[in-house]
Amino acid sequence: GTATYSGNPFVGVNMWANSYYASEVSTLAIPSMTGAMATKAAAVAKVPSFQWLDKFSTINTLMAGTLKDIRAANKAGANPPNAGLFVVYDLPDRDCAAAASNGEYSIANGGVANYKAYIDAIRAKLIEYSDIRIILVIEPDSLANLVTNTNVAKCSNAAAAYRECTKYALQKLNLPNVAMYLDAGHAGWLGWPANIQPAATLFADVYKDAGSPAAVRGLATNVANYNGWNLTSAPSYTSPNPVYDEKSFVQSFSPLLNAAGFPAKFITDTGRSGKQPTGQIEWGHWCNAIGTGFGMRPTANTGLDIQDAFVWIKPGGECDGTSDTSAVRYDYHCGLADALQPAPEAGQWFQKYFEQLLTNANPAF
Ligand SMILES: O=[N+]([O-])c1ccc(O[C@@H]2O[C@H](CO)[C@@H](O[C@@H]3O[C@H](CO)[C@@H](O[C@@H]4O[C@H](CO)[C@@H](O)[C@H](O)[C@H]4O)[C@H](O)[C@H]3O)[C@H](O)[C@H]2O)cc1
Ligand SMILES: [Mg+2]
Repeated sequence: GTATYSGNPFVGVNMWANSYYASEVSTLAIPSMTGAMATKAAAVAKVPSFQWLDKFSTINTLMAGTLKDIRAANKAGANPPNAGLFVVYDLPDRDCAAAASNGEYSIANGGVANYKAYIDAIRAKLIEYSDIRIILVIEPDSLANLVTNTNVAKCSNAAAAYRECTKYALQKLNLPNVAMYLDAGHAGWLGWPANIQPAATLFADVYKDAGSPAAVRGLATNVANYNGWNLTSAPSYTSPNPVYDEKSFVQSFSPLLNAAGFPAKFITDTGRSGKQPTGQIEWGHWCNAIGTGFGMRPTANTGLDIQDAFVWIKPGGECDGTSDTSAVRYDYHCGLADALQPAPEAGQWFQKYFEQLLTNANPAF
């Protein structure tokens, strides 16, 4: 059927705009908006974005619902057929260098076994819907933290579990209708000269250790971050990194990965990269950054052979983390001067942020 593919998995399909994000916009955003902004908001809901499987329970609700919708649309004659977009995001001791996005599983409390059950449940859905092409981003902020943050106890303690769980995911989700992209941070994280070779080595090791699975297409960059794709000048906060945008990141990264035995292609999150430079004071300020906007719309027409697509992975308007200093998951980055406040918990709807992205959208809505 349409679901099997060779080469770029984004060619020959339409990326699906899921109903969960559309309902956030229609029920949480638009009721408090008027006029042109309300009209523009409705248009945002039609832009395809990835759906985050951030808890086991989302597999039988969000994922199942979206795949049912896609099957119906495809059976009704959608041409090109629609493809599903999901983020696998439930590692035990998740987000080990931060606090805002900590998840439901902990290594100390059987988290590795729980994670394998989570992956098994996703595998079952991918097989049940083998008629649908499905693109997966694997575990944002996981391997990237193993490159730069093994000095953080929670990350060094989680390293073996992250690798075991990632290997399990790459092997179990290796199916003919599936394409996987491992999360690889961004230009301001792994793109630094000190980080990019260790990163290439780690990603290639993980890829080969899993048996170089056919469905592992490459890496996803800039997930939940704000970097431009191909900037004409370096934002001040990127200095002195010569790799100051995502195009230079992937072009620097690619030969290192190829040399290490991982012929990776790339997708890049452009969901919050439309306004450059951003309002960030420091490049590492990742939480609810001010001065950002919706960016380039999702497409497989990237103009670069190693770049499969521009995509919206972090759904714009969903919060990066709470600014409530008394909250269990409070991370100080969400309280900085360049973090929009007050902010709700990670994943919750953040209306003022959604309006910021809409106001600063480039291309404009
Ligand atoms: O002057 N120099 O020559 C020089 C050289 C090297 C320097 O060191 C580099 O500095 C970089 C910052 O510039 C650091 O990058 C930051 O690392 C953080 C994790 O530690 C990331 O945070 C994650 O962000 C995710 C969303 O992206 C969140 O979802 C997640 O919760 C959150 O944890 C930031 O994005 C990322 O920008 C590098 O590690 C560090 O090695 C610095 C200077
Ligand atoms: Mg996060």
